[in-house]
Amino acid sequence: MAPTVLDDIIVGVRSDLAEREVRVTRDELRARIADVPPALDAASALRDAPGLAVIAEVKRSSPSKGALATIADPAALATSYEAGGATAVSVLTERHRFGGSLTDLAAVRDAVRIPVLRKDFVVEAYQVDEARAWGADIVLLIVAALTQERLVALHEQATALGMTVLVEVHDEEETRRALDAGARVLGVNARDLKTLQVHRDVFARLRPLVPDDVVTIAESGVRDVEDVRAYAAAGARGVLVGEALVTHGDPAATVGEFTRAAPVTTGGPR
Ligand SMILES: O=P(O)(O)OC[C@@H](O)[C@@H](O)c1c[nH]c2ccccc12
Repeated sequence: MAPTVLDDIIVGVRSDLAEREVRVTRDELRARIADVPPALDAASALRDAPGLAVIAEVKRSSPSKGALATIADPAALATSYEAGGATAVSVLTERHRFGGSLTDLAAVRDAVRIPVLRKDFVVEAYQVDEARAWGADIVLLIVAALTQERLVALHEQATALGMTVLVEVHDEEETRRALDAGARVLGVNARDLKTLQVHRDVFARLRPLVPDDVVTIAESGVRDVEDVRAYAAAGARGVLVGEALVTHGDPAATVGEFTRAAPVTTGGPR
């Protein structure tokens, strides 16, 4: 089979990872983990958020759109997100396609008091330790990038480190796998990482498969408050938004508007 976009991304991720593994040993990461403050309880923060939970993302570029925003100061952007009422901040740490880094993660962690998500293509245990060592409270695990055995192992590892895991799915089969792995926070990504196409109706299709005690997050493709309302109406506890926030002049106000977006049941998805 021809490699998908996801496959290509993971090639780059693995080569960067190999370099970091040489520079910082697993033992050094563990020593660092012992020194950082414990992870914040992000699952509860998402569940108990007043209004709709918004995970606001620091995202410079993307494989689908290329450059989105320069973001010279990720800490300042994250501070605006927090001021606007974001429940958590997501920081892309992938370098080749998203222009992110662990330095961005550390800067954001230092700047805000709300939970911080390390958003990357986690395929090895090293990256989970690394997320915690750099102060992440939440780590993303993409079901499509992992075997079931690996998903279960990484989920357990992250949970044992006190982190919340955002388990990302795109379809019914992945949703079943996520729940089998014990997902407590489940993200439905409207963007298929194999083709980069956005299908905003996937969340509504998968939501009925998820028990109500699991926190559901609608990820990607949010353009405006109407999209947020549609996701809320379909039963999302929260939304994960990148592009619409980094390209908007007033990220704090936009986050605030999204948190207050009441679900509408009329009009249907666009
Ligand atoms: O910029 P958007 O369309 O608002 O999307 C944000 C976020 O959902 C997206 O960046 C994302 C969701 N899952 C991912 C996995 C890897 C990289 C990126 C992502």
